Amino acid sequence: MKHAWRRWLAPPAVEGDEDKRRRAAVVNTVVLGSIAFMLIVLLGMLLGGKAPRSVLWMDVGLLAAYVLMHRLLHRGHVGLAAMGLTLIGFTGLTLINMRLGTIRTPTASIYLFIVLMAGAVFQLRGLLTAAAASSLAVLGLIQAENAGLLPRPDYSVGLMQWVTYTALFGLASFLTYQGNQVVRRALARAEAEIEQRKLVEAELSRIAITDALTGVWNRRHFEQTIGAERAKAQRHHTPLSLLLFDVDHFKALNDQFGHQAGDQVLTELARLVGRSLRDGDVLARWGGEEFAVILHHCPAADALRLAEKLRGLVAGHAFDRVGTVTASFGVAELQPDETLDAWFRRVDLALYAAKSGGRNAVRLGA
Ligand SMILES: Nc1nc2c(ncn2[C@@H]2O[C@H](COP(=O)(O)OP(=O)(O)OP(=O)(O)O)[C@@H](O)[C@H]2O)c(=O)[nH]1
Repeated sequence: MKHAWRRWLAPPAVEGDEDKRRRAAVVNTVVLGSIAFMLIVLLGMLLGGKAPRSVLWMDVGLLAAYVLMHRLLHRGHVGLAAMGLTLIGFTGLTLINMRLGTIRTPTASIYLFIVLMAGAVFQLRGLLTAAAASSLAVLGLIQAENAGLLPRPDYSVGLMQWVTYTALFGLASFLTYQGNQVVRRALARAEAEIEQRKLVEAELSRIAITDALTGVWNRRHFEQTIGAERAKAQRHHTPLSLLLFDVDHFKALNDQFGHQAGDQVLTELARLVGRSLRDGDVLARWGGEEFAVILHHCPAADALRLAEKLRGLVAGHAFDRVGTVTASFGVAELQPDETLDAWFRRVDLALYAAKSGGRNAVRLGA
């Protein structure tokens, strides 16, 4: 029973079409509001309203028409129900006003609710049409009253006026609240979507500059970074060193243990070295089994010491499946006014010297 009521009150389920779903929710609010409104007005009349009996029957007719619109809506005819609601509201209200004989009663102000309702369902065109139609209806009623075409009006006031005004205020507030909620929900959805996209973009950017195998920076990121680091160091006269290292006899290791074991060595090596660096240092995979490190605020003597420490660390580590692995290191501190190419060449030559000197060694670029 509780379930049936909840289904009756809830907007109809609309698959897929987001705009139709939103319109169905608004029309549902309006149809429920109109039914509630008619019930309140009828209750007010029964409690001692002064409206003519024919107005009471018109109200009952309107209530039945709104219930019919509710059925139409819940059968999926959203547009038809919306149009029906507006026309019934407008025609019914005009007939009631004609029967009351004047527009000088709170009933005339219900046109305002029709305008709000049409605006919520049909947007700007609905607002303009309903406003123009209501204005013309009021003008017509004034002319008709002045020409004596309407029945003699009854100007006495009572509880009925209070009920009508209160119902009107309540419904107008609810419609405004619902409109705000729709906008707020749409904004929240848009914000969540933007956040999600930002996360995806950040992740894509991270992937684009990360080496997929080892998780350290890739060559692209390294090349983007080193130019700026060099410029900064030369401007502020701070020492900056570059370190290149390369696994010894990696081809033989691959041949003996397989490519996968080789991959694992590279991953383990990157982790081992990464743990020994300072926060600002940039460790990147230069290519194949060769890695590069930018060492901030690091003169040649410190870079040499660090390279020696790393060499010992690698040589002393038992790599999974393959055991001992060694690496050779080349180091050079950036000279004042030195170009990137010249600096790199010195580090490369130092690494070459370490290799040709027997490997598992560190050499400083001259
Ligand atoms: N497993 C694995 N092997 C790679 C990867 N990239 C490059 N290699 C291999 O690394 C080997 C490098 O061989 P070389 O340049 O001859 O160097 P090396 O055998 O280490 O000899 P030295 O550097 O002179 O000590 C090649 O066989 C490449 O196929 C990788 O991502 N994974």
